[in-house]
Parts: sequence; C-alpha cells; structure tokens
Amino acid sequence: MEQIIRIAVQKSGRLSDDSLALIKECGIKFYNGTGKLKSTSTNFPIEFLFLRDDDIPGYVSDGVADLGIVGENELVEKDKSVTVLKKLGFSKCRLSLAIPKGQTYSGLEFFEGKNIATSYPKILGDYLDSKGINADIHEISGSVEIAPSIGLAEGICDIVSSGSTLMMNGLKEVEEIFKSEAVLIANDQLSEAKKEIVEKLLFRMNAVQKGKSSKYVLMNVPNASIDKIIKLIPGMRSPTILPLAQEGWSSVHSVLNEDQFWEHIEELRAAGAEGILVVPIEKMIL
Ligand SMILES: Nc1ncnc2c1ncn2[C@@H]1O[C@H](COP(=O)(O)OP(=O)(O)OP(=O)(O)O)[C@@H](O)[C@H]1O
Ligand SMILES: O=P(O)(O)OC[C@H]1O[C@H](OP(=O)(O)OP(=O)(O)O)[C@H](O)[C@@H]1O
Ligand SMILES: [Mg+2]
Repeated sequence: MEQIIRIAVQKSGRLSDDSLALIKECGIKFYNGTGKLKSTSTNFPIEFLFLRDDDIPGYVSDGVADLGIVGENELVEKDKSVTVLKKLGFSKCRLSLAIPKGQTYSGLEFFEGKNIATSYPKILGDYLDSKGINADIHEISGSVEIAPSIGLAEGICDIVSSGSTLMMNGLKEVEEIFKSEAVLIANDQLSEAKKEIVEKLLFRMNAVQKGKSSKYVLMNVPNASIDKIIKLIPGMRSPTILPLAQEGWSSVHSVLNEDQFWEHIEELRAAGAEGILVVPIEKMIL
C-alpha cells in the first residue's frame, strides 16, 4: 500500500481557516464538508483529522497523527514531546495577566497570595515560579475573562490579541507572559518513508511562505539611473532589464522582500523610477 501521512488540524476555531488555506495554497486538494472529521487528499499522500486543538499535541506525540498544526500556547501547556518543524506566522497572540481596570498595579507582587483564573495552569505556574510569586491558580476551560466580575478570581491569565475581550469585560492587561503563533509539529519518530513525504510538504509550505513575504516589482527607469536602481533592488540573482519603446528608458523588474520595498521607495523615486507596480507572488522557489 502506498505510504501516506496524517495531519491533525483544528476542526473549527481560530486556527482552522488559516491552516486549511495554507494546505490549499500548497496545491493539496481535499474534501472538507461540514461534520466530516476525516478526509484524504485526492492529489497528495495525506489524510486529515479534524480535531479540537487541545488534543492535537497528544495525538501527534502518541503517533496517532504524524503532523499537526497548533498554537505554541497549547503545545507548551500540554507539555508533550514532539518536534516543531516550522513557525507558520498566523494565529499570533499572547498570554497575559489581567486585572480589573479599577485596581492599581505596581508589579507582579500584586498577584502574591491572590487567585488567578486561567486555562493555562502550566505556563502560568512555571512563569510565577520563575518570578518567585505564590498565587492560587484556578483552572477553567473557557470564558476566563468573566472570572473577576463573578468573584471567581482576582486576576486572570488568558489569550490576548486585539485586547477587545479584556476591555469589554472591564479588565486591563498588566503582564505579557508568553508569545504564540501557529506551528507545524511532527511526531518524534517518523519512518524514513513518512519523512520523505513531510519534506515534500515542507518544500511547498516554504515556497508559499517565501512568496507571501516577497513582491514582484516593476518600474520604468531612465537609462542613466539603471546602475543606481540596481543597487537599491538587487533581486533574486539580478534584476531583469528590458528596453521600453520610448528611447532612453527601460523597464526594471525585481523580486523584493516587502519591507525592503518600503525602505527604498523614496530613493527609487528620487533616482527617477516611475510607474512602479508591486505584484503579489503566489509561490517562490529559490
Ligand atoms: N484572538 C486570537 N487571535 C489570534 N490567535 C488566537 C486568538 N485566540 C486564540 N488564538 C490562537 O488560536 C488557538 C485556537 O483558539 P480557539 O479560540 O479556536 O481555541 P478553542 O476554543 O480552544 O478551540 P477548540 O474548540 O479547537 O478547542 C489558540 O490556542 C491560540 O493559539
Ligand atoms: O484580544 P482579543 O482580540 O479580544 O482576543 C482574545 C480572545 O480571543 C479568544 O477567544 P475567541 O474569540 O476565539 O473565543 P473562544 O473563547 O470561544 O475560543 C481568546 O480566548 C480571548 O478570549
Ligand atoms: Mg481548545
């Protein structure tokens, strides 16, 4: 039988859309109908398990799944032995301590002897230990932000992104204790045959990620400025230069990291570049 790998992805939630979008951008086709908890790709040797994110580190560690996509917060909290293959750049958030808005905060000692509600008792416990703070950790599985207003705890430790959930619940963020983003994880003991498939998947993911952070840039340049412009936008090997129909002008094409582009835009214009077009790149293979 042909070897295939199994990947565990979140069924629905903050990780699922971006996880599935990344897999689709890798050219991998699969059926993902509502309620379906397992699906096999029609054009790549991979099977999908759609699960709660809490279960993903354990499934990958036990070898039920070979790969998984999960937040670093959940991975560290579950404390399972797996290999992190790649940071994926989405579902970025932080774990923070927060207290009621009206309270005065003078430092971590605020939490000494207090009761803190969280879904992340391990990460919080390790953090407080490392800072020498003794607090009571009260584990709850969701809606943590409500805890202070119902008298369950004096502070909370939960996921923050925009901060609007804290604000809506009358809380203020006082300490960031952990930064997280989605990661691709793998079982520690993959067979050689599975590793080969994983390498193919990683190759595709890298091409998609590289493409996303780069732009194809085209501009019209007076011939006298070409040397100056080439120094500003060196490109993958070197820029492409094509003559324009109008004498004395060329079209310069290059691939740039988006940050590099914004850094150099004023200098490019000062050097006489005009008609600058910035085009997204779907995939990039170096
Ligand atoms: N507001 C947010 N912004 C960005 N990333 C987030 C946000 N909230 C959570 N995340 C990240 O996405 C992961 C999944 O969050 P989600 O809220 O979907 O979890 P969940 O409710 O535990 O889902 P499940 O039903 O799968 O257990 C989190 O562990 C975290 O890494
Ligand atoms: O700082 P913010 O941008 O407000 O995001 C933070 C909130 O997002 C997550 O919950 P989510 O909305 O995913 O709902 P959930 O609690 O049902 O998982 C998390 O648990 C926080 O409550
Ligand atoms: Mg969960």
